[in-house]
Amino acid sequence: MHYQDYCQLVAGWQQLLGRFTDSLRRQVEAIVAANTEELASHFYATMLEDPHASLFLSNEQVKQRLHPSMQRWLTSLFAVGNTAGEALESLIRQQEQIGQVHARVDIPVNLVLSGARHLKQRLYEFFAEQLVDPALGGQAAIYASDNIDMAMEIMSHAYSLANDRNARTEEAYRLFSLTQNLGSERERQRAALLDWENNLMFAVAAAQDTEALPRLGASEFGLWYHHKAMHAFEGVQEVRAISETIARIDQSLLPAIAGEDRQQAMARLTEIREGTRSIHLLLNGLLERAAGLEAGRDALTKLLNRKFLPVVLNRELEMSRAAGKTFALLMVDIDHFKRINDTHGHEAGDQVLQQMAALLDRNTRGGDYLFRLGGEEFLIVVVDTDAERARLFAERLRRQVEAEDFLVAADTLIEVTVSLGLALHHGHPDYQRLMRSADEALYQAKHGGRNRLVIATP
Ligand SMILES: Nc1nc2c(ncn2[C@@H]2O[C@H](COP(=O)(O)OP(=O)(O)OP(=O)(O)O)[C@@H](O)[C@H]2O)c(=O)[nH]1
Repeated sequence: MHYQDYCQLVAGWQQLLGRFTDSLRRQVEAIVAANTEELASHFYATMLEDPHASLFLSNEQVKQRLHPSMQRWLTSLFAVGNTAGEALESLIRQQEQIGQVHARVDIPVNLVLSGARHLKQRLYEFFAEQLVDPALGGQAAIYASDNIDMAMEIMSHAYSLANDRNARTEEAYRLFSLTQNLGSERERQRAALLDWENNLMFAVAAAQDTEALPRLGASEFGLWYHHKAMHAFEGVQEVRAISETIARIDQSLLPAIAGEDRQQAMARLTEIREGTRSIHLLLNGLLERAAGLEAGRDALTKLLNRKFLPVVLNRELEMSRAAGKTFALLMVDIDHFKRINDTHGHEAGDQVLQQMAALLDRNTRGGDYLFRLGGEEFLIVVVDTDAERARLFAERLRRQVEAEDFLVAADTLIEVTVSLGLALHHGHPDYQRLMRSADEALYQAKHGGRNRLVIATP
């Protein structure tokens, strides 16, 4: 969602650029191009003086990456060629992405704005020294300032949207779990659905006309669903399916009943019954997931689920910044899990997942975090470690799994192996980078033949 659509933003930016002559913009472009390196260095040096900002920047990886990306950002922002709609649209997307990264890394907005202010100051100095026509200095400064402000505006909006989204999801879940007892809610809503169905049957039997037939959306269940569940589970797949089924029942199936002969009406009623059955199943799944989410745990393995991953990783990043200790991410993925499901059945697969979770739990220390990322993939946050200790731990884990017999039926034991990807935190403040490294290492372990550990290169 964008606060203005791309067309409006592009038009706004074009209008801004249109206030300045091509000749002025070319001169600014040339000055920026000739000084990107120096601008990036100036930005970095000034920000490092701020103790708060240096928390995010005093890291070799950031330093190495920030310079080239800052230079690219400046170049594209002042490229005279970037005036056409398409080019500006991609410039807008670039600013949005930067805003999202800032939100993820949790850089305070005031630091970003302060960086922009320092950049502007340095640019004004360059204009004073290097403009072919020094009389254009004022115009050049306004242009550079407005242009950077436009980028900041888009960035800040993306930033606040990303932050809002996280807060809203958490808030919605909290609200939901505060007002509902999930176990009893399931029974209550199941009864409410049945109630509506009974009322409908009665109304049809009494040959009431279409208008008098009770609508599912307006029933006790419908009200609960629209006012609470939909809000709490916004964006979840089941919610879309339930909403579609309610709409189909109320808008197509019910109106069709009255006009039809008895046989056709029965067919519609059967469809409605199937609809309510599927709503019931979807709801069960949803509430089960909610029960897990509420506690931040995966229902099957009782390990942590993804919900708290950003919170945990950001906290570990902060602790490692403060204490100078490091941590590692270890991704663990069961090999050929589909084959286990296919050969022994889905329930056996579930049992393997549970046994694997227990094995991982036994082999990790109290401070480590264990997540089930989904399917047959697990993540261990190995705290307070170093490259060698993390490698030894991961290798030992691989061997433990290899040595363990997994029970898939009363009399059936099978062998299971895992592939592992290990990435050691090297101080970069964006946890997604570390996740990607571990994921790539895991991918290599799979493609290198499975049942092996690959360590990501820093
Ligand atoms: N029993 C069970 N199976 C699941 C669960 N979640 C995902 N799966 C299944 O896990 C299987 C994963 O298969 P793939 O992603 O192809 O991976 P794989 O067979 O382990 O192969 P590699 O990872 O390449 O070694 C799929 O068949 C999923 O249906 C679950 O909770 N329980």
